[in-house]
Amino acid sequence: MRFPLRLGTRGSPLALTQARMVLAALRAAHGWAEDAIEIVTVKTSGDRIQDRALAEVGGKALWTKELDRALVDGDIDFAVHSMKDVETIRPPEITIAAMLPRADVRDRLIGADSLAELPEKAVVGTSSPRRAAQVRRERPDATITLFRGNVATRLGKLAAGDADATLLAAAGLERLDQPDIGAPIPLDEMLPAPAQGAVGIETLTDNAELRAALAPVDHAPTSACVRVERAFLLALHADCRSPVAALALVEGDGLWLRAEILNEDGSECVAGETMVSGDQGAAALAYDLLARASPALRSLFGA
Ligand SMILES: NCc1[nH]cc(CCC(=O)O)c1CC(=O)O
Repeated sequence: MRFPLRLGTRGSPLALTQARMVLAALRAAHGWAEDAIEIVTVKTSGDRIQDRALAEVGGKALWTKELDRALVDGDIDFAVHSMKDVETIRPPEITIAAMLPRADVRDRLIGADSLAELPEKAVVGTSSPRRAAQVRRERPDATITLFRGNVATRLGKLAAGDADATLLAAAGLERLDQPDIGAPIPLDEMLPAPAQGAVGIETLTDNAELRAALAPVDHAPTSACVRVERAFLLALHADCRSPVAALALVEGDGLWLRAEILNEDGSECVAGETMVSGDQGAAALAYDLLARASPALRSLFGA
């Protein structure tokens, strides 16, 4: 192996924190010295575009394509991602080789103690079609305003009065040392995005040595759960415009997968849950939800 190993990441405070977590996990697993790994910050188009919804401007590839290129070009050895932001279909030359143990998967509501306690006709800032639909399912009187940018930017917009409330992943707030901001929303009220709370590490598929170096930091239950959540998304042909939630939990020898699809204003929601042992079970749940959806909701998924 050629040291120092280069760990590629986006430059946002959350991304850098996650990269440092991966660096620490790798060093601990291998007993490597402090200078065995260096963090390389890669600027992504997603970081530059702040004023439009992710869904409008090109989706999750905005956060992966520059890191993908750096991997393929040999400028970095590993890439660290929030798994939630990683496209469902990855290029064959890149492999998700490990995931750290998943954090709190819930969303947190900032600005009110619960969705029920939001003021009448509240304005809620989010750019997530899932969060928007789930908020409006509980609170049809609420209106949604577009909130983008990193965690600090969104909290700044809330403080400036651009909205009554906003939603952020508990995992991100925890990692940014702000675990007490807002209140967690129960899973029954707001099922998270597929892969929320998981940090993944990618490397080149054909580099067996680097893949093997990542194996000891892989948290198998997290990888198994995120894998079936991603299989569910794949079967739906969902992208970041699709209001979709999915969460798998280890249960005995299998995985318990809960998922839902919603229309944009949350007035229709089709939910289901089932034990799955792998990708086929996740796909079967996706087809079951689509079969029970109205034609209008099905058409959101091109079905
Ligand atoms: N889309 C941005 C993004 N990607 C991952 C996280 C949080 C960390 C995680 O889910 O692992 C966030 C911020 C948020 O949704 O609040």
